[in-house]
Amino acid sequence: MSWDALKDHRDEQGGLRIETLFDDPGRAAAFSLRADGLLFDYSKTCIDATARDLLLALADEAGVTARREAMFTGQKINETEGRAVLHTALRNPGPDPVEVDGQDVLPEVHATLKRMEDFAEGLRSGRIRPPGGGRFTDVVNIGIGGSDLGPAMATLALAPYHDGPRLHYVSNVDGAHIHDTLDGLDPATTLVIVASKTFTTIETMTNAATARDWLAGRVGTDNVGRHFAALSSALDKTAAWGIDPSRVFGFEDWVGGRYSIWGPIGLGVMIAVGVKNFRDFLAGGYAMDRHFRTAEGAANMPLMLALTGIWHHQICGYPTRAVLPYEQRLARLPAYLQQLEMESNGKRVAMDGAPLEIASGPVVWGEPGTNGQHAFYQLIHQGTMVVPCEFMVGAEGQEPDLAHQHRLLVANCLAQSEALMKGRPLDAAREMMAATGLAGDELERQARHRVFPGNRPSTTLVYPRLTPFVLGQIVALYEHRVFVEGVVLGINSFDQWGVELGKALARALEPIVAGDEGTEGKDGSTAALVAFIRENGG
Ligand SMILES: O=P(O)(O)OC[C@H]1O[C@H](O)[C@H](O)[C@@H](O)[C@@H]1O
Repeated sequence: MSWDALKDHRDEQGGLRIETLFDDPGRAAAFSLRADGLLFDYSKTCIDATARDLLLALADEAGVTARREAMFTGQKINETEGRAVLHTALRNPGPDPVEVDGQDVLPEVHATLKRMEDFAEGLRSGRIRPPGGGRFTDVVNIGIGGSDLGPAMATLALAPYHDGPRLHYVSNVDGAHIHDTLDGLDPATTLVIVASKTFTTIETMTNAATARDWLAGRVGTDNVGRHFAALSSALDKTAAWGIDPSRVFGFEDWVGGRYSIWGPIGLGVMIAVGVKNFRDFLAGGYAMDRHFRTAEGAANMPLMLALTGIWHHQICGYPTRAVLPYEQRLARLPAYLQQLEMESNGKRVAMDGAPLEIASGPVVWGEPGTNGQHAFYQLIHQGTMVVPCEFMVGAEGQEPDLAHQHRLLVANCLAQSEALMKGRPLDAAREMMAATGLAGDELERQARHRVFPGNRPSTTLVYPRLTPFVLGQIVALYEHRVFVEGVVLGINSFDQWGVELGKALARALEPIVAGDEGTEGKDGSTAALVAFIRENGG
């Protein structure tokens, strides 16, 4: 019912200009909220008091509160795979138990965390040495999707906290990726982490085999094992691959790949930044969990971030949203959020299998500011498509001696949301052109190119400084946002059947590309592409 009411309300808003909402001097305070040092401002959107009430009613109707408790308490809300969804347990310090099938999962989570810490500290201190002596100077994490994007994103984000071995991430099955990564590394001082929840992902297992050959050729087959560790929930497979169980860090099937950074999959981050900083990251996630679980209605940040997204995509019909961190070290955050949001909420049927009656999740994309400003912002300001923008920026930078650059960064971030909202009307563009001496038709023509329609919505998330704690808050904020959106849409955010078909076809195509099998039964396009590739070197 609220869907219809929301759409009706949007229609009634007609040409409402966001700017006019600020006639109310209380607008900014009333349409923003804080949580543990974060500020989320959604006042530069068309969400007014009625829209917000209706959005909150929609969340109520969808049963977000009950579903949230079901998630936190280990019920099997991943209904197509019969699994609990408990990545929150990975950052839960206890002591209250979290049960799956009547068993408290926290003791095992904490024991694994302790083993990770011993291993990470051993590497960092030099206690765990390469078999040939010296220290491990470089760590290569081989994984893809959830076993890559999270730790790669966080390792970059926390660069100022690095004081451990250098971290490298290899994901693509394109041999160029592992080639270029290993090039220049010394096998004698390199540790390889094979990160794969299933330990069957073809890209990861192929790259892991390449790394094993690379190591064996230099350090000898007998020593290779001491250059490997594994992160997986398939302990039988890590053993079969020959990784010593003492170097395997396991997790349960209730941790989804794209939600797995908080546990063993985060080992690379822990090795880079140390145990205390990794614990701070977990604490940030846990702080957001407590906030999400207890804050009511419009005071709940993940809920309001989700409802803002629903307003823009499902109600206003804007097809994409841009995530624009004004923080160079969050350069991988948009890619991380693409998996988190699009793999979770890119679904065409509801939980019961019936086709969705409303649009599923939007396309998510982005780049750090200010780089994006000099590239795709043109379209955001003057294209025919409205792109809601999610800005984020730290009040403080990490380089005290470059504070003037940080001020410029902040000014740019704020200028963009202001420009998107206010735009430049035709009159102002005409004045500008008249001041250059133009007149008549040419003035008019030139002025029209300089009009910014404005009224383009954006939100801004401000955090104090990008510490490990704050990064944990931000990641958990987005996880819960995706969760709320999924509940409101009535879908399962925790499976990903959509990636299976391409994988199966790739397996079948590999011998065809190799020339071991013919293209009979393939469509004409695929057969012609194979033929061209084979003629040209395949
Ligand atoms: O960790 P793995 O089992 O190797 O999976 C790696 C990734 O591949 C899959 O195809 C899924 O789409 C992702 O959700 C997953 O994170």
